[in-house]
Amino acid sequence: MALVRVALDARSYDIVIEQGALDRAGDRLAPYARQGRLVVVTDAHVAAAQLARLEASLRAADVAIEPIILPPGEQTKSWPHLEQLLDALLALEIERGDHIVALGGGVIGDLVGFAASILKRGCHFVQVPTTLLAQVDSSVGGKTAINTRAGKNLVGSFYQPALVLIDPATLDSLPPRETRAGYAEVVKYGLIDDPAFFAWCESDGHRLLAGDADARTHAIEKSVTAKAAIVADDERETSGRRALLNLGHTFGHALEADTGFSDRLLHGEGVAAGMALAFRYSARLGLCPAEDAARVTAHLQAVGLPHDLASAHVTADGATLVGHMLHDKKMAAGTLPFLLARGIGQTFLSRDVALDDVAAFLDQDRAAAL
Ligand SMILES: NC(=O)c1ccc[n+]([C@@H]2O[C@H](COP(=O)([O-])OP(=O)(O)OC[C@H]3O[C@@H](n4cnc5c(N)ncnc54)[C@H](O)[C@@H]3O)[C@@H](O)[C@H]2O)c1
Ligand SMILES: O=C(O)C(=O)C[C@@H](O)[C@H](O)[C@H](O)COP(=O)(O)O
Ligand SMILES: [Zn+2]
Repeated sequence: MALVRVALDARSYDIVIEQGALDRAGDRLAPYARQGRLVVVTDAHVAAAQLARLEASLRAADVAIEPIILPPGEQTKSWPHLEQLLDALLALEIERGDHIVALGGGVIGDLVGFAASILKRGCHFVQVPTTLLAQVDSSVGGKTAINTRAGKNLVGSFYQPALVLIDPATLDSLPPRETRAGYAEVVKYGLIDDPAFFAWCESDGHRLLAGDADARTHAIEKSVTAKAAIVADDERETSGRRALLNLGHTFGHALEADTGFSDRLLHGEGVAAGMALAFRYSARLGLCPAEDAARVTAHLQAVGLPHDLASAHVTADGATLVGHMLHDKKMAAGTLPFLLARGIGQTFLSRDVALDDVAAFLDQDRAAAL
C-alpha cells in the first residue's frame, strides 16, 4: 500500500494506492458512512465490471449504498447528464454531510465532482478511479467539468475530493484501447520535467500496457506523486506551474472538439497526438532538438497511440483547429499561452505563440507526414 498526500491545508486529502483496495473499501469508507449516507455514482460499463466488488465490501462493513448508473462515454460529461445526476441526487434527498462516491473513469470523476461542488452549494465526494487515466491524473487535483457546445471542460469548478482510493486491480477489466489512452497522461509526466521517467516509459511502458502489476503500480505512484506536488503548489493554475499539466492539451482538446467528443478520439489519444505536435512545433521554432521531438513521436507511435493529425483521424485544416483553440481557458487578453518544450523533461509555458503560425504548422505537419 502506498499513500500520497495532497497538501492543501484544511482541504488536504490522501491518495491510497492498494492492489485490491476495492475489496477493502468498506473499511476506508465506513467513517464517511457514520457521518451520513454514501451514494455511489458510476457508469454502465463500470457497474458491470466492478460495482459488485464495492458493494460486497461495503455490505461486509454494514454500509448501505444507493448506486446511480449513468451511460458510459464522453457525452455523459454534458448538461443533460449533469441535470439527470443532480435530479437523481436530489430525489435521494442528499444532505451536505453525505458522501458521493465517483466510481469510474475521468468522465464520472469530472461530472460527479462538478455535481458535488454545486449541489446544496457543496457536498463531500470521494474518487474511486477505475481507468488508468483516472488513476494517474483525473482523480487527483480537483478539476471538475462538463463539456459544452463551445468546447471541452468549459463549465466546471476546482473542488477537491475527501479521498482518492486507487485499486490498480480494477484495470484488469479495462479495454486495451482505454489503457493505451490513459498511458498518454503517464508519458506526459516524463515529458514535463522528468526525463528519467520518460526513459522508463520507453523501456518499460510496454510492460504496463501488457498489464504487469509492478509496472502499473510504479507508473501510478510516480504520476500521482508528481501531480500532488504540482496541485499543492498551484491549485487553481494561477502561477503557471499547474498549466504544465496541460502539455498537449491545447492541440488535444481542439482535436477532440473536431471529432465532436466522440469515441473516434479518446481524451488520452488527443493528448498523445497533442504532445507529439507540441514537441514538433517546439522543434520547428528552434526551441527543442529535433531528435527529442522524434523520440517523443517514435514512442507514442510504438505503443499504438496517435502521434499526428492523420493517426488521430482528424481531417480539419489548421485554421479550423485553431478556431477551436480560441475557447481554451488559458486565453488571456486575446493571446493563448502555449505549452512548448526545450527538450524532453523541459516543458514551459510560452506567451509568444502566434496562432496563425500554429495553423500553418498544423497544415505543414500534415503534409510532411504524407
Ligand atoms: N479532472 C482532471 O484533472 C482530468 C484529467 C485528465 C482527464 N480528464 C477527463 O477525463 C475524461 C477521460 O477519462 P477516461 O479516459 O477515464 O474515460 P472514461 O471515464 O470515459 O472511461 C473510459 C471507458 O472505460 C470504461 N471503464 C472505466 N473503468 C473500467 C473498468 N475498470 N473496466 C471496464 N471498463 C471501464 C468506461 O465505462 C468508459 O467506457 C475526459 O473527459 C477528460 O477530459 C480530467
Ligand atoms: O489537472 C490538471 O491541471 C490538468 O490539466 C490535467 C489534464 O490532464 C486534464 O485533461 C484537465 O482536465 C485539462 O484541464 P483544462 O483546464 O484544460 O480543462
Ligand atoms: Zn488530460
